[in-house]
Amino acid sequence: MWEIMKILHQISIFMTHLSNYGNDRLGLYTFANLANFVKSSTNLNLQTLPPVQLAQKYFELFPEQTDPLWQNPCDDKRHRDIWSRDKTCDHLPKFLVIGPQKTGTTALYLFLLMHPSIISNLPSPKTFEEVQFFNGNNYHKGIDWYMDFFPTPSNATTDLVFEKSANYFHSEDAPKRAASLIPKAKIITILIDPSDRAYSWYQHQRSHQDPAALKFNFYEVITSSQWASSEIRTLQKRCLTPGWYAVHIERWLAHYPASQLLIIDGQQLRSDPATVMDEVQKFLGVSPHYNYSEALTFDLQKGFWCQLLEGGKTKCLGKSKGRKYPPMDQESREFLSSYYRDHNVELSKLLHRLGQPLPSWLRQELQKVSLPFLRDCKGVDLPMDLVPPPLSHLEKLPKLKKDLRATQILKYSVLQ
Ligand SMILES: Nc1ncnc2c1ncn2[C@@H]1O[C@H](COP(=O)(O)OS(=O)(=O)O)[C@@H](OP(=O)(O)O)[C@H]1O
Repeated sequence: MWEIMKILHQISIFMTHLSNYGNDRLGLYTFANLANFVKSSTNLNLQTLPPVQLAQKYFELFPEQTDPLWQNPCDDKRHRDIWSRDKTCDHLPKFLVIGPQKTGTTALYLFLLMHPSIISNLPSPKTFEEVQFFNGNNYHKGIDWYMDFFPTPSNATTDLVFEKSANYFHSEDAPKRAASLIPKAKIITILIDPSDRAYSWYQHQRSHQDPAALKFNFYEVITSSQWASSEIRTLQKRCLTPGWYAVHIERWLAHYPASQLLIIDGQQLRSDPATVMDEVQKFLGVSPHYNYSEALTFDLQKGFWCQLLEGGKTKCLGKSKGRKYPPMDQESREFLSSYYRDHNVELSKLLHRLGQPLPSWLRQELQKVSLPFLRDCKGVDLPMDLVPPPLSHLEKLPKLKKDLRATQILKYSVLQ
């Protein structure tokens, strides 16, 4: 029951909950008594509307509140105590694999599932193994919707529930939303050369019959101008922007401490997954220690590391992971090296600040920085929002809070 009361041209809105998590009726009781008091002791005219109209009125007055930010109901002991008995705090993930897409996130997902104490979400009918809660409209379905994806762990203290949604990485909203709901969660990201990631995404879209990917070659897509059709520009954006690694990681670091973030070298995950999985286990603090050297085997036919099953059989990822396609053409490779140059420099500084080693692909890219023959991406008439900001400008940015700086970088590239 919601009521609107006008006092001296101001609108006061009293909201009561028909029931809350604990079926606590104190709100209703207080509200009914307050309304009785106002009716009997003043000349004020109390008005009400049916709930949906009242909600519309409310959001007209407070449009900023149409975008909620869910907090963890388990954080406050008073709330936990009144929570109904069929709700549990164990249905929230302890860690997230955030992507970006095409870096090996499904391989990591499969390997994690092999661990006896690691449990993933239940599959989504629409997005399969990914829940995709924090990045898009699913977020508005609320935390009960999200928590229903997680099974109750058999041992809540030692088992680790997780989810991987590879498009959280470059989402503007996901870091803020995730940190509000699961601030103690650990975050895992995987990085490969952003040029290879872009090409893999293009090939992914081709095999999903994206008309732009079928009609235009990779170079045409990544170098399209602002006058290109919207379908080609959408594809171009999905190829290019997730690879602005430093910008996206800074956004996560504005909401999570660096100690909760693990950055995996995707090339190493592909070539030496057992070593990476040891690092992941250490980071997660999971027990028992699982021996991935014995549990994984290189499958010659697939050309990738796979799970070793009993009897020597292997369980590999399906055809959509590790696709066969021709290597990237030299022209595109050079364009992308130039395009990502400043972002890669920023990434190397970021990794240095975090005390993390540089992956080999990044070292190679940094060596190219001064090469005169690199095709200069700035000569290409890219759409405004895809022009990478020059490094000199990043240096001049005021020392803002980390998240603001990241936003500033994005804004700059939009304005340029
Ligand atoms: N073990 C193993 N098996 C299969 N594939 C592997 C493996 N390790 C890494 N990779 C690389 O993972 C790439 C797909 O990445 P994602 O799983 O993140 O893609 S997706 O965003 O979920 O669609 C996929 O990209 P493509 O080669 O372009 O298909 C692989 O190169």
